[in-house]
Amino acid sequence: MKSLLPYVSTPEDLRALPAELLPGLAREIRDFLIDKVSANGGHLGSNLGIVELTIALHRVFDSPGDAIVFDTGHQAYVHKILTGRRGAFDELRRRGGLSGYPSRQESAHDHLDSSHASTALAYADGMAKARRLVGGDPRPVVAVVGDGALTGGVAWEALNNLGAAKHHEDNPVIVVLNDNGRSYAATFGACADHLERLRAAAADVTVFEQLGLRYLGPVDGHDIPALERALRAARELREPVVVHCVTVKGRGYEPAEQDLDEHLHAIPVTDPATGQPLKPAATTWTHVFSQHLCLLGERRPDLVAITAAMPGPTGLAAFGRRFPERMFDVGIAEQQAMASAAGMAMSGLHPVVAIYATFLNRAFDQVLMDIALHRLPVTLVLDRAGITGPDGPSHHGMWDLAALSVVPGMRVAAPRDAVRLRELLEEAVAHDGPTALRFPKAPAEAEIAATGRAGDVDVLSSTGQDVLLVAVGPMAEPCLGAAAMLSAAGLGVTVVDPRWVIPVSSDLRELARGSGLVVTVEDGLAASGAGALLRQVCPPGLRVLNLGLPCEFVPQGGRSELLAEAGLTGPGIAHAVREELRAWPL
Ligand SMILES: Cc1ncc(C[n+]2csc(CCOP(=O)(O)OP(=O)(O)O)c2C)c(N)n1
Ligand SMILES: CC(=O)[C@@H](O)[C@H](O)COP(=O)(O)O
Ligand SMILES: [Mg+2]
Repeated sequence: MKSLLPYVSTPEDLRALPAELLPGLAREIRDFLIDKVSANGGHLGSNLGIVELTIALHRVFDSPGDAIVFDTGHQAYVHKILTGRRGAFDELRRRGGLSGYPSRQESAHDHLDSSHASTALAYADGMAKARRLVGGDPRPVVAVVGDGALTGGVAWEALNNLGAAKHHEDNPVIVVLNDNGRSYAATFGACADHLERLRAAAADVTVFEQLGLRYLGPVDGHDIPALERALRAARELREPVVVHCVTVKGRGYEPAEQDLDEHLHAIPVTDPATGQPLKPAATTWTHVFSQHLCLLGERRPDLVAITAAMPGPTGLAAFGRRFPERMFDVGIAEQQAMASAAGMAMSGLHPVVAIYATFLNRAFDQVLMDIALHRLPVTLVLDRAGITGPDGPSHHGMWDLAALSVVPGMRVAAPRDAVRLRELLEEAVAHDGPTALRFPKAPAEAEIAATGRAGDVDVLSSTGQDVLLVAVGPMAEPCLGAAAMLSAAGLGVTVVDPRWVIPVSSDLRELARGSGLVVTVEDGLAASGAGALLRQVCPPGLRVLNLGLPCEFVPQGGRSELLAEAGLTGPGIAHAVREELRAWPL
């Protein structure tokens, strides 16, 4: 049988295909996905589950004029294949290569770049309102949202707007609900329970209809003719409608269908024949955290854990297996996670909320006004902090230090190695107030022992007081490398690790006072992170150089290559110090 995929590079090519060839095309797309995502790493389970639905979407709607907006965007690989980017998948998620999410820079068919879940319905609401205001025949706006993303608060804020009677007339928003019953794990919450009942038997009135939207479904999300019929009916309605499509995450690839934990949601470079990673998993910071939290859980019955639909990736799954009654999945709902943690802390518990650092952005107000305002004992564990890598600009966890630096009473720790992670986690959960720990997506560093202590600051090396290198967390290793280079050039350099980086300790201030040049190095914003705080509290006249990430959206790439581009390596730090001293000698 001749291959079809080479002849389908645009939605027009797809629409020209006879319907009887579509199942064969779907098979080829699945084979392509397994091949390319196994070779590069990326999101496999979600994309295998949305093959037929994406084919039907591009046959019924005329993208890009009819806007198809993907929520979260991790499930848009099929959309990219059908919109002319099949040839770019060999560079998937690499520096300068194909984004793992929709990208407006890549294609007019892509409408939003952010990978933060639950916002697509709001975008669709806004786009439809604008199209009506601009006048003419507003083209349909289709929001493709997963059952997991539908547990996010902003999705319900959007439904509240879409269903409002005021916006009913001629409102071409079509919500395509891709319901596979899973986020990473099975999707949690009342909405998920409602969808499960709808999947089992169409209810008389759905929650969507009670909110004023129309409802079509449930539709078999792998039956292309049935999907096309439902999507055409939705398009003709010209009023807000939910098309409830039932799919299987990982469909058509046994290792994904058999992975009952996560259906191979996100995979590293993998053997396509087995679905197993090609390289054995290294001991990561997440592993160290996960194990130590279980140990602490034995000692502290007041410790509880909260996840926003990511028990596996954040390391809380082990705690949940050990203490099932003390682990709470709240759905993709970081704001709920923080405010609920506040309620728990007010009631005698010490919650540990584990999320990716980038998703803290969404819950900043709850951290500030619900946890910190009440000075509550809640510990935030911010995984994937700093440069994450292939997930690109909306996934780098690079705003947390800047954000938390303005939260009164918040204490933030940045462990440099696994030993410090265990120590600092213990100190955090022992603290009667808000704390946070942050660590990167990386193998846990080999132990970096201190050579001495200055109060609560670890001294890692010292050849003199000309330059004080203040290393934030895993920047300790490159700072030690820079110190060796600078010392070899005759400079006296001391490297310290403050362990608790916010607020700035008096011991660190004392160390700074005695130095010719203070250099802070962080895997966070140079201008407004921990280093900026130190600059603020140091006596005027003291020279402070803050090294870190630029206040820019850092592209995708390998963590090491992006850190090198930011100068956050031994040679890079040494070069920056030499340049500073060349311009302004001590
Ligand atoms: C605000 C936010 N929190 C967490 C995540 C991490 N995340 C990415 S995909 C995903 C699960 C999405 O489930 P669903 O929407 O059902 O899509 P599926 O993968 O099942 O197709 C999560 C939790 C995110 N992208 N954004
Ligand atoms: C889409 C999303 O937000 C997650 O799936 C994320 O991509 C996972 O990142 P890790 O692969 O670092 O766990
Ligand atoms: Mg899902």
